[in-house]
Amino acid sequence: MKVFSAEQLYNADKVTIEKQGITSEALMERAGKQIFQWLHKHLNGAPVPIRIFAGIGNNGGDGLVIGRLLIEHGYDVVVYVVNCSDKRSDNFLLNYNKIKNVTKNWPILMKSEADFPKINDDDFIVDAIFGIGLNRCPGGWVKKLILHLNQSKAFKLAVDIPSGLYPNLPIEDKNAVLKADHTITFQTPKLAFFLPETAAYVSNFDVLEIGLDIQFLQSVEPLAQLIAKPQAQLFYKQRNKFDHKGTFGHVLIVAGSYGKLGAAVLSTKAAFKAGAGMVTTFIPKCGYNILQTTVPEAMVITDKEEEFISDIAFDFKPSAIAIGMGIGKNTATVEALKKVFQNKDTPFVIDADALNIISENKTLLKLLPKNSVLTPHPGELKRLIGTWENDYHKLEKAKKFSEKYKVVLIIKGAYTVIVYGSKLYINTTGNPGMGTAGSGDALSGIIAGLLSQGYDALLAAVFGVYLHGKAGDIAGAHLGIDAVMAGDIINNVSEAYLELFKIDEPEKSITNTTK
Ligand SMILES: NC(=O)C1=CN([C@@H]2O[C@H](COP(=O)(O)OP(=O)(O)OC[C@H]3O[C@@H](n4cnc5c(N)ncnc54)[C@H](O)[C@@H]3O)[C@@H](O)[C@H]2O)[C@@H](O)CC1
Ligand SMILES: Nc1ncnc2c1ncn2[C@@H]1O[C@H](COP(=O)(O)OP(=O)(O)O)[C@@H](O)[C@H]1O
Ligand SMILES: [K+]
Repeated sequence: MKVFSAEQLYNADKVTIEKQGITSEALMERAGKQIFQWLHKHLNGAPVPIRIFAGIGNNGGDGLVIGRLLIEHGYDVVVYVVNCSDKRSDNFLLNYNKIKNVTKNWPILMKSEADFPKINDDDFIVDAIFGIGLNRCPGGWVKKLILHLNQSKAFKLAVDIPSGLYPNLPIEDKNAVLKADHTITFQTPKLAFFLPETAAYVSNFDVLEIGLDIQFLQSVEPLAQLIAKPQAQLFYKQRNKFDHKGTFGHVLIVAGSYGKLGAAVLSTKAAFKAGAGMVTTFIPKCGYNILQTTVPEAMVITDKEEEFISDIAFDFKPSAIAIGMGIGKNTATVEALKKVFQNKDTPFVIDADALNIISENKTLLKLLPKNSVLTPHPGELKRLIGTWENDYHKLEKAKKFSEKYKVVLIIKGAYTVIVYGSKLYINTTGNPGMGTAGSGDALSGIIAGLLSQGYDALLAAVFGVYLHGKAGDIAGAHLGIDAVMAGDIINNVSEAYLELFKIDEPEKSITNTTK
């Protein structure tokens, strides 16, 4: 699934109307009907008081369609028109007239704070005030209305997007955005749904296909590509009968320092679980017994130093190198890093302290082998690319960084974003149980394991992040997300692979949940 901008969706709207020979009113009816069906399926005729807040544009028009259909099916509905302007859209007006045919209780026109209704905790709110046409920050009594709704405990369902949230621009005033309990969005999710500063307003979301022209949508460059099971299935490289460990490559993991050998153990295991043929782990001397005991499958090379890495010497040609997990920032380690980057044609995963060393010694940036995969969490990213004003600014800076140094940048988080030049890929697997020590080390190992098998840098990054998140989801489902440890994520990489080709239960709902 792809993520489009508001402008692209408006264009898709136009093309669809032309190509399908339908009116924009019919498209709105289609959209409103889908939401009605969703609601009807979930409410199942329950006598819950439904309050629909409809703006004066097409999002409000959707609200009116939903209201009409609910009334026709016997639901207890009150529709409020948030009358913030006289410039009502044509389709709003058409549906405003239509709803009057199905009820004597005409929509209540709201013009000021004095018109705010009391909201009870067991009310069901449908937010259709503003959609993707928001063109300025809500102010005055409309902002107060959003606050009023936010203060209530009633369940809030947003139509297309929570009112006050821009689909692909930063929030201007946090108090002027509706905090939805659920969002039902049309055709494709919006970029704001995935970014840390805005995702909380959306909560969970479902995507309803409203039949916008697929050919048109395929012809435009999306803002981002979502990565879920259908994409991951295409990434997978089948093994051949006569393949052998040499085919799957030999990973070099450079990790660990005194007190942080666990990082080396975890990333080594993860590289194997992802499918590396062989793994050699380079560690300071103090870790020798630890590594040989905990991961007997791995070969081990030790540094001449006891407690940190000072000179990364090895006598084979690795098919991938993952470096940085728990290595610390000793000055000797900085020199070792400079030297190892001379292996220009080896694919690299660069993580943790290796990233911090680069941030503190920016001259190392020029030494970065092309197509390296960098895996910063937000703190490491800030040190690497500098601070940002908002999430969109962060993405622009990340794109520039990726373009300038020709690297794949993985911005880890609830929705991990993979940045490759101007392209963004958003992962949809993973859960808060993965916020646990060593989870990042597991990811680096997995990506190195994929690189060593010949996946290119972008594919290894995107597929690795997907598998890591999926393994975390499977671990969370078995153990409860609170109890997940990094080792559990690694142990479930096998299940994540198996799940790739399991046939899902037939889709019972009309919804298309991406997460
Ligand atoms: N292709 C699509 O995506 C479809 C979109 N539809 C609906 O249409 C919506 C977009 O409709 P519109 O373009 O009419 O826009 P909206 O309904 O989102 O709202 C825009 C209206 O509110 C005004 N406005 C914007 N910001 C304001 C503010 N801060 N304070 C006061 N007034 C403000 C605008 O001037 C305009 O009149 C979508 O979100 C969706 O709900 C559906 O009906 C069908 C198909
Ligand atoms: N709430 C969350 N939802 C999904 N994934 C998460 C969440 N929190 C953390 N993760 C994932 O867990 C990993 C944490 O990595 P990192 O912060 O480097 O951990 P560590 O340094 O302890 O190994 C990342 O891949 C991140 O995307
Ligand atoms: K809305």
